[in-house]
Amino acid sequence: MEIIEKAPAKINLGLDVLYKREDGYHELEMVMSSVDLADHLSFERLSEDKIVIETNKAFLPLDHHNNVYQAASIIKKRYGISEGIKITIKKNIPVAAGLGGGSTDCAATLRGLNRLWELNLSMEEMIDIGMYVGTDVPYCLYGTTSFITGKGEIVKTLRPLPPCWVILVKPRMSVSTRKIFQQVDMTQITHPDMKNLATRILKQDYQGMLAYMGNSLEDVTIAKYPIIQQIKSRMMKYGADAALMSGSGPTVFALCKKQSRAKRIVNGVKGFCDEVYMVRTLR
Ligand SMILES: C[C@@](CO)(OP(=O)(O)O)[C@H](O)COP(=O)(O)OP(=O)(O)OC[C@H]1O[C@@H](n2ccc(N)nc2=O)[C@H](O)[C@@H]1O
Ligand SMILES: Nc1ncnc2c1ncn2[C@@H]1O[C@H](COP(=O)(O)OP(=O)(O)O)[C@@H](O)[C@H]1O
Repeated sequence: MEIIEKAPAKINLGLDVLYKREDGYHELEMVMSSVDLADHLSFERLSEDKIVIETNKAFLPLDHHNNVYQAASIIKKRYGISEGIKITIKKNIPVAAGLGGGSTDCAATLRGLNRLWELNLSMEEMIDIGMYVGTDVPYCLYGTTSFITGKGEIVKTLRPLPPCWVILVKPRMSVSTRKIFQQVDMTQITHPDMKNLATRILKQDYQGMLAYMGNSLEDVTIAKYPIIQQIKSRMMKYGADAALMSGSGPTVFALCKKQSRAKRIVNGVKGFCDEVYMVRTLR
């Protein structure tokens, strides 16, 4: 029997870095949502006790450096599973892009193996495992528009975003989340108002939501890669309702209600950047 799981990309409509914690991580307040751009994972039992990862992207690690491998390995050890597993990842989400690709694949693996091996794991147990792999995994396990606090482990679901088009633009470089957090100067960064952003989404107030979108990490990543600012300006010029960097970057997303405008934005940024996606909000 083969099990299939879809792993959607996330965007950060808001990200505020509150302070640096004693464990070295940063205390965050975030609003995240998922979009209709996804990896597809399939799970097949193996009689031999091993974890085999296959993927369409040659540069992805296939060993314990892969988030999917890590999730499978923790589950096998924790629940004493002696049979093996082959996991095939059809990767569609750009990598090291601020779109949570590794975390969503990990979450899909936890869901998939929970079903395949009939483990009956609770959300709490899956979150506990997920936090060993990546701080965005808890959000990805829920996958619905949420207000997230702590390091990323406290997830409160909001309401689906008001429907709109999302244009994702990924410039060529890859960004290391760890390096961006290392460069945060707590005396310099901005603090977007995440509570008001969450309230606007709960009220389905699209204009209000746009006004409160913001990302503390944006200036840090833009200082290294000014092209992010150029992409934002271009998207606004072509009619975006708002444009913001997602996570630690470098992907920039624009929101827009009208399909004709969304197409205009896509045409305006193509040629400037090769990786452009026009998708819908998911839930
Ligand atoms: C910034 C965010 C926002 O959604 O996303 P991305 O840009 O990576 O997509 C996340 O918080 C990233 O989550 P994730 O990609 O799972 O990162 P992790 O592997 O957990 O962390 C990578 C590194 O970032 C730093 N880190 C991460 C989370 C956090 N609350 N404080 C931190 O300081 C730590 O140095 C950690 O070693
Ligand atoms: N299944 C996976 N998909 C994507 N990246 C992965 C995966 N497993 C491990 N990685 C590694 O995780 C790092 C961050 O990638 P990704 O999760 O796509 O970025 P981000 O956290 O910015 O969204 C990359 O260096 C990549 O090699």
